[in-house]
Amino acid sequence: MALVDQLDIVIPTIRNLDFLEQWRPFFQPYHLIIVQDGDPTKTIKVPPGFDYELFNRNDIERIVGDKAWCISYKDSACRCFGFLVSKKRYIYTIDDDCFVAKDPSNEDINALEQHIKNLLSPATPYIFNTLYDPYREGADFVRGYPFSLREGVPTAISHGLWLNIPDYDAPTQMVKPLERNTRYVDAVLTIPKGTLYPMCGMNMAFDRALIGPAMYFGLMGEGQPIGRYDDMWAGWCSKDLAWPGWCSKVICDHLGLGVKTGLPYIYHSKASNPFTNLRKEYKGIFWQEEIIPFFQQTQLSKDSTSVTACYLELAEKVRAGLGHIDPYFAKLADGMVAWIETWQALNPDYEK
Ligand SMILES: O=c1ccn([C@@H]2O[C@H](COP(=O)(O)OP(=O)(O)O[C@H]3O[C@@H](CO)[C@H](O)[C@H]3O)[C@@H](O)[C@H]2O)c(=O)[nH]1
Ligand SMILES: [Mn+2]
Repeated sequence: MALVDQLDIVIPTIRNLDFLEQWRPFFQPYHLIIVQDGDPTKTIKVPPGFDYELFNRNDIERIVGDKAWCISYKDSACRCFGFLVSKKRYIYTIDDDCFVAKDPSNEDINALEQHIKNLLSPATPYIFNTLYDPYREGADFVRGYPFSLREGVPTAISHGLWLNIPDYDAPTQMVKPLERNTRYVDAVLTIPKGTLYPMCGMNMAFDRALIGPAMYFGLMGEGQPIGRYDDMWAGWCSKDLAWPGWCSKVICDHLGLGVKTGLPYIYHSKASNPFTNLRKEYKGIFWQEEIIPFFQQTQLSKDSTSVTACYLELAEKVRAGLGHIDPYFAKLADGMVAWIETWQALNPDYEK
């Protein structure tokens, strides 16, 4: 169950990595891929005893070469570089201000163990099971659930949640500065086919073999008109390949893969500055009103049968369907293509 030789932990960072001390009992057996963002001459200290590789911007330029521009700088979107260079089947990605949460019996939550359970059990995107994940111990399919669908589909993404500081956008954070999430909901749900969701990269795991190339976190941060929509982009695209959240959901729906959300929780300790965040997010806040309907109506062709083919098709749809909003979207479409070319160059056996 522990998948020690099959899972890498990817951490984007601009801080120090003291948070790893708390995770030591759970993370020490795994290989860590640390993506150091910002100034490459800065020294990032990793607590002793961890097996890790650390990549800074110079390493990204060296490894990705003339397509390194497709990896964002000064935004947590840089984490997708770690997905590119991993050689493992599964990825868990976590932010450096996330700590071990407690369950209602005050026990430490082993987030990784729950993500692995979510990924290794099927998902049910076609019909909603009212007792939530039917594959969890103590649950099953309810009366009326078609027997023909009870085998489910492979789970590609496990999206975990956050106690303490929730993943709010800047305006919500500004009007509710004191809000803390203390509500522990003991549930794992499959997100239904055709439904997009705001994917957060703070505490999520995915099956790289099933959906890896769709986990591009877009062009964000320095030199770009927006930031902090990295994980949303990936999630939207994955629907049949949504923005990692948007892109990957679009692609999961198209390829018959599942996305689960709910357990496990981590404890998110720090809110980033809402005023700085507002400056980074503000175009995304009104663009998303057009982007989401675009992804909702996006249909990929039957000829796109692999994740890379879906993603390249989606890149052209982004160019044609979102280019009128801002020239940024043509550049983003170029970034999506450059990402896939880089993925293929660094992972020559993928999809073979
Ligand atoms: O320029 C940057 C900024 C941050 N990082 C690293 O990315 C993660 C998340 O950063 P942070 O904790 O500051 O931001 P939050 O607002 O709490 O996080 C949410 O925003 C998302 C979108 O950007 C992110 O995925 C969410 O979880 C930390 O590890 C920072 O060190 C960076 O690499 N470069
Ligand atoms: Mn944070």
